[in-house]
Amino acid sequence: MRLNGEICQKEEEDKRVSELNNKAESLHSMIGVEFPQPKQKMIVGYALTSKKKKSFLQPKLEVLARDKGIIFVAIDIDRPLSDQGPFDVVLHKLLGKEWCDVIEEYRQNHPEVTVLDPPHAIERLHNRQSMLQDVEDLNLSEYHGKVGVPRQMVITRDPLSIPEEVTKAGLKLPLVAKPLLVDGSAKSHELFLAYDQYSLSELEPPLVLQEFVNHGGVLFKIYIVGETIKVLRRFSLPNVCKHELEKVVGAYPFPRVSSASASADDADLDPTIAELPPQPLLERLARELHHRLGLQLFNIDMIREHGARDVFYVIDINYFPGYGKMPDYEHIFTDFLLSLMQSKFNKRPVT
Ligand SMILES: Nc1ncnc2c1ncn2[C@@H]1O[C@H](COP(=O)(O)OP(=O)(O)OP(=O)(O)O)[C@@H](O)[C@H]1O
Ligand SMILES: O=P(O)(O)O[C@H]1[C@H](OP(=O)(O)O)[C@@H](OP(=O)(O)O)[C@@H](O)[C@@H](O)[C@@H]1OP(=O)(O)O
Ligand SMILES: [Mg+2]
Ligand SMILES: [Mg+2]
Repeated sequence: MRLNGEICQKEEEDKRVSELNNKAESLHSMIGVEFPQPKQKMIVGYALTSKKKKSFLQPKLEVLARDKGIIFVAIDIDRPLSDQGPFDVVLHKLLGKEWCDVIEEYRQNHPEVTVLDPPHAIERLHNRQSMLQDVEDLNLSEYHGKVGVPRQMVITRDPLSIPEEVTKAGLKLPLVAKPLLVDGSAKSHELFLAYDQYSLSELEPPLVLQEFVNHGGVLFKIYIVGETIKVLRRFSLPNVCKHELEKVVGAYPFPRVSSASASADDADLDPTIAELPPQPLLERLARELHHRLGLQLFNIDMIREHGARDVFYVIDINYFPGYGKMPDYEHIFTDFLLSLMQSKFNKRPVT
């Protein structure tokens, strides 16, 4: 209901805008005076979980967007997408093959609509091995730092073989065990810290086993919105010292400490740990991944190796992350949406 109401409203408003534009043009030609042009409306359809809608579509975003002529409209996933709209932009974060097919078909049939982002590009982030492959290929040594991926291996079956596989691969303990597939479920975020390789046999493949890198308990979340980047500090897991490693056995689940909205930006931290990564490095990393992944909306979790000023590791990349936790996200996001319209306008065929 709401959807239809808003679409009718858009058609009426567009008609009114066009009439006003015509009047302004004829007045202009009669008396030579320039009138400010009424703003065109931009319609952004969104298909998000209710959790995401709540955290992303905050009133401060909707209000600012409306002031800038941007209207958010909920997509009804039970109705054909082509019957809805017309949309200028579609934002989506839903799971499942069915939705992927719907959105892919819509993209093919509606090249005039900007779909954020293409499902095949998002898909790479749903697997903890493929998500980091582009980082492995980067060489950013010219940009004041080194960015790598912790050594890791994938275990797809037979948990009993893990101790031997780990030894064979020469992975150093402790290891972080992460579910291979990231499907948005709580289970896909259930991680374990394993102090010895034998305890890993109790875990359920498919898994990624990743070397734990001491980083002083601070993590950098690099949020990307198109060409814009913003980096925030978050609390993370503390270092594991040699003594602890010798003493402790077992694999222990740990909470989603770095996903909590509590920022480490105001905490009294050791500056050698908390210093933000160099801006040229962040910019280059974000730009490269933006292009290589073919995504506009994602964030990168990066840590600095403890005791090394310029050695960094990317440990996670997330699609359409919690932008609501980013200060000023409403300005960044609305400017981004307007820039999409602008570039579409610039690319239109000249008549
Ligand atoms: N290799 C590692 N070395 C050190 N700490 C790590 C490593 N991998 C993960 N961590 C810690 O565990 C946290 C969760 O790991 P990760 O970000 O991979 O999981 P996630 O479930 O994808 O998290 P998110 O909520 O960001 O999607 C990290 O934010 C960091 O605190
Ligand atoms: O919980 P928030 O909304 O803030 O956002 C989190 C988001 O959950 P949501 O998409 O369901 O909202 C997660 O997505 P899934 O991997 O589970 O799909 C993942 O992207 C986290 O990294 C985000 O936290 P952030 O990295 O920004 O701290
Ligand atoms: Mg993470
Ligand atoms: Mg993640």
